[in-house]
Amino acid sequence: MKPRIYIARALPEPVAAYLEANCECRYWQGPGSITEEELAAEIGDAEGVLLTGTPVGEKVLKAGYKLRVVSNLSAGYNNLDLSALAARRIVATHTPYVPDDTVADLGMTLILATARRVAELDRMVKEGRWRQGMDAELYGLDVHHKRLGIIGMGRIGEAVARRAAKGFDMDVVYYNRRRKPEAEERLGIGYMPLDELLSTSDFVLLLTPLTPQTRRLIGEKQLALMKRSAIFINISRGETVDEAALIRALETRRIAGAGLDVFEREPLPPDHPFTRMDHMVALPHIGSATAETRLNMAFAAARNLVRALTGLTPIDIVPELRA
Ligand SMILES: NC(=O)C1=CN([C@@H]2O[C@H](COP(=O)(O)OP(=O)(O)OC[C@H]3O[C@@H](n4cnc5c(N)ncnc54)[C@H](OP(=O)(O)O)[C@@H]3O)[C@@H](O)[C@H]2O)C=CC1
Ligand SMILES: O=CC(=O)O
Repeated sequence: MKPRIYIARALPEPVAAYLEANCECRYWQGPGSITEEELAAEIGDAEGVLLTGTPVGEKVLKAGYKLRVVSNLSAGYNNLDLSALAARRIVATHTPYVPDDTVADLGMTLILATARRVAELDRMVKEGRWRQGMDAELYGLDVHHKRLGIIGMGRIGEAVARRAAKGFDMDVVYYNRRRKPEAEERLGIGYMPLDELLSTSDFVLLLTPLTPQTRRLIGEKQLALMKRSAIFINISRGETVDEAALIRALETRRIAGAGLDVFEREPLPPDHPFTRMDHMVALPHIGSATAETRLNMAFAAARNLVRALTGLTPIDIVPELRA
């Protein structure tokens, strides 16, 4: 008998076909992303679930009384209550490695877009406000040869560092809890304590996972350490930053700009202060959102689910739940 699974998000057709061939599938039919409450109501006797970002904790696990595997279709897995999963010996997987280059490309996109004011000047041209000549007040900032400080030098951090150091001649420094001497050598990057990184970098890029230790890692104090000319980029999770403090830092020009792919509340409400700021670029959490990478991530998540349900070791068990 095929294992019963619940597919809580849209999937590309070949991935759905692969799952249909291996499992008995039920699908989320509602509009938009499934909420925790909706998942708890839907999960029934499913042994496996494939989802992206929906919280999985006591509520869902109590309802999903037959659940054995949770396959999270994303690299980050802060939506999973790891203790609750561990207590029930439920396997949880994610999709690391696959999106690294794509997310790193987006990191560079935000660095370049904020420094060269791409979104703001695009609006100016299209709204017919382009006048002869170019006022100095519209000049951007150079990216090449500037210092990029990366907080969280993991898989994606290394992919950004490679692009920045080797493609843009940037001086790349990083902060992690553990130093990575091999990566320092290979990529030509340097380690720095967090405060020194913040106070000397021209661009600060946040790329840690969201954990209890990284929640609001960047707040008032950290923003106050940054150069007034510095630009802050966040492609990790919205909650790694104290968003109210970031808004104040941008409103008072304590820092020069920001490029954000992630927010405390997603989608960003239409009246949010960020929507009124020309010196920040906002993207709708699209770090890995290319057709190729999303297809590959979906296949990775589906394979993890099928492997775990058929007694094979899934490739990408989240590190905290590995035996
Ligand atoms: N915007 C988007 O669409 C996407 C966002 N992401 C986000 O990017 C995050 C990182 O992904 P990935 O590079 O694959 O993850 P990795 O686990 O490879 O890297 C995370 C890095 O963060 C460091 N880190 C963890 N905790 C801390 C801490 N308390 N202080 C300082 N550094 C810390 C780790 O080093 P150490 O343990 O030594 O501290 C590690 O080097 C994901 O968790 C996800 O949230 C991922 C994909 C797409
Ligand atoms: O935010 C996306 C992810 O893969 O993590």
